[in-house]
Amino acid sequence: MGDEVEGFAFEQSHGKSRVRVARVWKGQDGRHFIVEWNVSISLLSNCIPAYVHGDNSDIVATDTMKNTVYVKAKECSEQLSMEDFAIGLAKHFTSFYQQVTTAIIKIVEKPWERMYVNDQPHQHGFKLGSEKHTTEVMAKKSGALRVTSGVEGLALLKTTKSGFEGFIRDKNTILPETRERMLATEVTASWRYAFESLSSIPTKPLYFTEIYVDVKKVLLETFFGPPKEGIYSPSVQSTLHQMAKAVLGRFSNISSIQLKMPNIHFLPVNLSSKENPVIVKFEDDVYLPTDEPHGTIEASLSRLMSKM
Ligand SMILES: O=c1[nH]c(=O)c2[nH]c(=O)[nH]c2[nH]1
Repeated sequence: MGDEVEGFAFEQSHGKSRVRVARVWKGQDGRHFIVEWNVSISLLSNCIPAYVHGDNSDIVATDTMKNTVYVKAKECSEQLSMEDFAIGLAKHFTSFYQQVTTAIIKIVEKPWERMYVNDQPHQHGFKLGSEKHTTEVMAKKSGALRVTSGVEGLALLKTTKSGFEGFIRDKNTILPETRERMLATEVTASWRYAFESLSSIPTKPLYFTEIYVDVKKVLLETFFGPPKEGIYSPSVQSTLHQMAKAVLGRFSNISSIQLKMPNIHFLPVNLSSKENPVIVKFEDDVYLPTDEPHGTIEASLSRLMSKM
């Protein structure tokens, strides 16, 4: 929030970052469930006296914010989505403290997945998966709300059905045109829900968790295409756009989506020496995997009518 203080423009917020909490629920059949969350809280309120006069009387201590995460986790007697947990926390801070006008809660989930032993789900065993579910909730005292969810670290690769042709060629261009290459990326996605107030949030338990699983499925199916034949990608840009469009096409309650898809290069290996001009000839088989430098391809797609 912007203010004028002693002739200067002044913006401030305070919060607690990287509060780690794990919550276990035990079903009646003896099956356990666990989530592990890394929670960051940011509160907007008029704390200018603290900055200017050393007067802390309007400050919610960040230590109190941290404790509130554990108190709210304890209060959740039923398993819930991290979006609902973030909404509950944000609602607490904006309604409990007269001073707080806006709360922004971010959560990143550690991807514990149920372990399978002999093809059977283990009652209380979990192993760490790869990509992470993320969320950001912004709530105002008025009840106005913005919920974004996402995924990060979703590493994908296909060994064919990718090419890159027809790009600008000039004196600095050496990249050959191709219709046959590896395509590898690590998707970071975030999508915004159309709900704009606390009262419009669906009450179905694990509603947001189910959508997270389904959005990921749509992203993956669009990236890879059908299992046997796949789908040709003329560029990361084109595939990214197809993925974003598929999500907006499938989920009417998502108003926009942002995708970041670095182009992670696998370089063809050709080895030669003066004596032996062909030690290894690249035939779409031996690659040098790299992580830098990488292409940076990012875009967002929004419904035209959505209020941003
Ligand atoms: O899919 C791609 N998009 C690019 O913008 C680009 N640039 C490049 O060198 N290779 C690729 N590949």
